Amino acid sequence: MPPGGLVFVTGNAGKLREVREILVQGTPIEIESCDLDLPEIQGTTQQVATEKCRRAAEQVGGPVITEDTALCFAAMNGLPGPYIKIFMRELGHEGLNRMLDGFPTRAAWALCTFAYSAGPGTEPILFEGRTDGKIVPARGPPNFGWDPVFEAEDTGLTYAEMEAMQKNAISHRGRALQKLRAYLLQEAQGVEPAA
Ligand SMILES: O=c1nc[nH]c2c1ncn2[C@H]1C[C@H](O)[C@@H](COP(=O)(O)OP(=O)(O)OP(=O)(O)O)O1
Ligand SMILES: [Mg+2]
Repeated sequence: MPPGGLVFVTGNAGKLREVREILVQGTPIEIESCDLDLPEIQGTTQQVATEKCRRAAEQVGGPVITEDTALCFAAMNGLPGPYIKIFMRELGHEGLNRMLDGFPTRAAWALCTFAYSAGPGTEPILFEGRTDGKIVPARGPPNFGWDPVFEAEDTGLTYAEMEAMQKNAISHRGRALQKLRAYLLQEAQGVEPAA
């Protein structure tokens, strides 16, 4: 791990909590968090993630991770995708459901993209995780974003109805973090990482 520690740049408390639960617990990995208002471009999830991480590394002046979450509707060719934040804010849980009325499928997938940059000028490396499911009327406590309206495949439960450990074990973020964690642990041991 580079000296000075790794900074997770996010303004989202829910993401930070899950990153601490999954990435940090039981490992020598240490992270600090920092809330910077980073511009998010339009494009593929990979372009959005890469650009955000690049700007974060420049602003922080050291190693950073950033994370982007997309919620993709099969009926809409993957949209809202990386633009889910504004849809969630403007339409809420009910509106996200209504968006799919009249479409043949309510299938959706949650996609998480972590980006790691070793510092300014270093090309970010991406770690992706995906969980399939469907959009349903809200069930469970409304503590984190669209958790109540996303029912994960084969569970019969929305993310909001799950215990933290259950969500982390199957979530888009949990899956992406397993990859990031393996990479950072290898790097900490000085082994040439397989990206
Ligand atoms: O596991 C999740 N369960 C439910 N909702 C979630 C989850 N993860 C992100 N979300 C929400 C937050 C935001 O409305 C949008 C992603 O937007 P996104 O730009 O990636 O997040 P953000 O702006 O809140 O934080 P950041 O400062 O890290 O960019 O989906
Ligand atoms: Mg954001």
